[in-house]
Amino acid sequence: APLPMAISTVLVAARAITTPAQTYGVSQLVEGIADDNSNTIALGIGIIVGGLAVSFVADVIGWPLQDTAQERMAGRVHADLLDVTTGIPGLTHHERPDIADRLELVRERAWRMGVGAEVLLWAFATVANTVTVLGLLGSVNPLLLLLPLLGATRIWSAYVSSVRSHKAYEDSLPQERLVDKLIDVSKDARTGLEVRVFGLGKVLLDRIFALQTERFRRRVEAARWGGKVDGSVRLAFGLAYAVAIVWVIARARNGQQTAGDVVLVLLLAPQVDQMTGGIARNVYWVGEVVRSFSRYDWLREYAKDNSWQTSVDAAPARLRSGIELRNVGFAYPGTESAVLSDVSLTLPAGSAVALVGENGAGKTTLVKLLARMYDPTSGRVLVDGVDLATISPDSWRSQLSAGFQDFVKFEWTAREVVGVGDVRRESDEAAVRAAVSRGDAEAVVAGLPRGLDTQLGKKFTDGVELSGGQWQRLALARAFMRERPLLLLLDEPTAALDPEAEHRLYEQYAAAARVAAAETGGITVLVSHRFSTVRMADLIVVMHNGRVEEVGSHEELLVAGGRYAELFELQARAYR
Ligand SMILES: Nc1ncnc2c1ncn2[C@@H]1O[C@H](COP(=O)(O)OP(=O)(O)OP(=O)(O)O)[C@@H](O)[C@H]1O
Repeated sequence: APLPMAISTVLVAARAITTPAQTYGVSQLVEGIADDNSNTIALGIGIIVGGLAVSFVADVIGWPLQDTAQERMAGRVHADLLDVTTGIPGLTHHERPDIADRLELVRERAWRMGVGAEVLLWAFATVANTVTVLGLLGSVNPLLLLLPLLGATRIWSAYVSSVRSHKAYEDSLPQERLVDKLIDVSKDARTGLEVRVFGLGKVLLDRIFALQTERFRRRVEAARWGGKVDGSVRLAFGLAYAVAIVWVIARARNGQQTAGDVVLVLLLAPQVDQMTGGIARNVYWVGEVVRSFSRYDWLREYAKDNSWQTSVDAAPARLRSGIELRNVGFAYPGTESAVLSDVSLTLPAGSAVALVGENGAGKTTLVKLLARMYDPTSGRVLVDGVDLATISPDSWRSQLSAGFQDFVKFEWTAREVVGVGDVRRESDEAAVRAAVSRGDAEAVVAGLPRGLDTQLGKKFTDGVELSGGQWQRLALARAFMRERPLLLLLDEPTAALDPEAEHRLYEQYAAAARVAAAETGGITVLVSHRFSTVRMADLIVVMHNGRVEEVGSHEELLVAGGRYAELFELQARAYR
């Protein structure tokens, strides 16, 4: 916002010198009356009225301009932050607590960059104000310049107490975040049911209260400390100033100074006090702004280092041989323990592959590696023999589609909820309807008051809330928006559906997928705990403790009589 900033700078400077200038005007007025000099009286009145006019203009034009400039800058900073963070292709920055914490700090403090220009304006105003005040004091008597020198201790005391109070504030930030999260839990409609069933209301309140008390204790302690230090220095400075005033009055009585000088020194007292405090605040805030920018700089560097810049190859348009995992090992960022160990596996082009295994076996982790949310810690993922690490993440993801068990309930219109599965065709009615049909969500849409244009989610006045299964069908339809992905990842996206509905859906889907797979060699990877679905897959991969234990078709694995046969028999018996 260059123009508003330029005008603001001029106005801020004008406003900064107005108060001391008016003080000078008053002293001239008094002197003029004492000497019965109309010119001096006119000068005094002129300066006072001129000062009022400048303040008026600066207030009327200056504040709105400064607000506009500040909002524009803060908006720009926030947009830029979002751009930088969402541009990081991997998920590591969400996983590592040290990085997540720093990111949170950058986000929380983003507004400080937005006010950066304003802080500089303050600093500029303080300098202008200081020069004017010093000039006026010196004009009365150069000895009076010792006062601001003494004021240096006040700058120090104001600085250390603001550092201390900001440190207390910063130290209590983790508690503040926790309090915010606990408040969210206690008021969110989604958690309301369990909070009531388990009688957690009181527990939450007690925790919030305890955290708040601790938070306030730290801040009050810092404020008390600052009050004592800053208060004592201010008192000492006040006493010194009082001595100076007595000295100027005595000199005036001796005819060595004028009455105007006395008025000037008297009226300058609060301004000198303000000036010293202002300098301290400025030093602190300029430091804060610089720190915020350096954190931001760190984030940009981090984003650059983690942008997988060397991955520039285009993803293939079709798969010929398939995807191979070669001795893949993986530990989540910031952790030591291997979640996947020595996984070697070939997913042939055009096949439907099911991943099975107990909770925590590593199925979802494998799915995430295939979508390249992370790179393997060891080993490689090869797409038609090409290392996935060399393929541009955007290009690879444009060839993927996915549905997850913990899918996102986007509270948009039903059309958008499905359509964003392929943003390029979001407004293509036929494409959205086809995806709805593939996701077996036609009945859900038919039941909505305004069909695809119905706003979903209870937060909106006319929003419609859906059941878990209904939301899931729409999420599945979203996964089916891309008609011919090279890799479709379905990680228990039907867990909220009944087994029969899931079975029917996959049967339909498998028939359509075979036709598409013949053209593009696309692979479907399905994670499910239901063997009625799993058995339809061409290849079943049984995972156990982060390793691949068995691989084969349903029939082969039954004959082998291993873990799969055992688990299948258990589930089949339960249904008999
Ligand atoms: N973000 C994460 N950070 C650290 N460890 C994780 C993370 N996500 C999963 N894990 C660990 O990785 C292991 C495998 O988890 P994964 O989600 O891949 O299992 P899964 O086979 O999909 O299980 P389920 O059937 O319960 O969905 C688990 O032991 C889990 O604790």
